[in-house]
Amino acid sequence: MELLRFTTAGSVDDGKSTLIGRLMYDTKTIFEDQLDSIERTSKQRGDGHLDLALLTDGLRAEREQGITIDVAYRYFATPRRKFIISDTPGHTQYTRNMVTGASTANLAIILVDARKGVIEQTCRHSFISSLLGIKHITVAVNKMDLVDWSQDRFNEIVTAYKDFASRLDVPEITFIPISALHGDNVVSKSANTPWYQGASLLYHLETVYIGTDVNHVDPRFPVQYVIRPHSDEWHDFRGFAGRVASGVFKPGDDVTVLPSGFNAKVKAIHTHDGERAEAFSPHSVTITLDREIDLSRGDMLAKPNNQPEVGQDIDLMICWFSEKKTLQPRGKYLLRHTSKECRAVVRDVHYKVDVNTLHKHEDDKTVGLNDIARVTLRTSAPLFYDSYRKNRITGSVILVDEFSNETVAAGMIR
Ligand SMILES: Nc1nc2c(ncn2[C@@H]2O[C@H](COP(=O)(O)OP(=O)(O)OP(=O)(O)O)[C@@H](O)[C@H]2O)c(=O)[nH]1
Repeated sequence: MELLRFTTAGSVDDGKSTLIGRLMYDTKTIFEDQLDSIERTSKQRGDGHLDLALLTDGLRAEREQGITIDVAYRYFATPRRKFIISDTPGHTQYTRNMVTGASTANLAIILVDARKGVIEQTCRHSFISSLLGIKHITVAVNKMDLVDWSQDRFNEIVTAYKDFASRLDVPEITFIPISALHGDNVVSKSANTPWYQGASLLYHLETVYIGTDVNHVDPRFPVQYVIRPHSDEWHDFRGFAGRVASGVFKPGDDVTVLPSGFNAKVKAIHTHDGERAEAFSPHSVTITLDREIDLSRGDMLAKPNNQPEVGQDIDLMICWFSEKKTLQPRGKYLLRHTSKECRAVVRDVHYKVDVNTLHKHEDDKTVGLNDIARVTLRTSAPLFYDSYRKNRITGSVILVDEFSNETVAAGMIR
């Protein structure tokens, strides 16, 4: 069954927890005992309704206790698709969490309170979604019950959002008027919005086309491990294990080995349950070649007529993750890129982006926790990379502090 990963974003009290709770409740993902406990708590508090936000209060509880919050993942399924929601807190101080949650998502639900309309947070969350290569944004205009289901109000918000989003790089944006509290247009279409012709939110999540989100065009296979069994039966075997980053590999395909540039043909593709006729992302396989070529961890298989960029001067957008240290101009870091690790030195900080207004700041170049900046790095060895736009795997890097081993930044190659 196809899997859709999505992330949810909204500012405080926009109704994110209620919406996630509603999706899980209406798709019967919650267990009886959870339901009993929510009913009890809602009744004790004298709420006239079931408070579905109680279901997803994990993050809030952690926050109140001052525990480090990362990303909470929740799972549910319908007969059409499986879903993984990455739920991250919405404040600016959690930008890095949102970056983490968004980095693997197909879709982002951006919640807008119908009374408040498009606000600073809406823009920030949308910008991060776009930066992280999310191809589908669903703007859920929530609390429509509090604006009398006004079509005019909905249209105003759509116009304001489109105006702002023209500066982003998101191919598909959908707008849905909902009430998370009452369930309107969440799972089924609502009688309160006869003017709305589109699908319910769940139907949209079940059917949005994500077949082309994965790169099946550019074959890239970063080698993680060279397998050379020391047994008599297998003494001729020399396989290259790894995970297909993108594209398709088949026995008989011509491949180019990077960095050496030698060509060979794929002999076979092995997996733990036998040989297979093709491998594509995210398959983990062992590839054998038809001739002896020296290869090691960090090398890459591509195609003779379709090769990644090779270079040591890398231009990227980074999000800074470290609370303890700021980015050091001329600083040295460990860089991890696919299965490769090398050193990198910061050559240049071009500008910092104000995530709320999208303005570029060229004067203030101190890059600290949650900041997003454009930088150039010089690596100690050539990287085989694509732009993040083209390839989320071969286009992303992580920077690690050499001494503390802390992950200090995530980067998207331009
Ligand atoms: N009238 C109305 N109230 C809603 C709707 N959705 C959520 N609410 C209410 O809005 C308040 C905030 O909802 P939450 O789901 O807790 O909001 P949140 O965005 O998760 O809030 P944080 O976790 O603090 O970021 C609660 O009192 C909800 O009952 C809606 O569609 N209509």
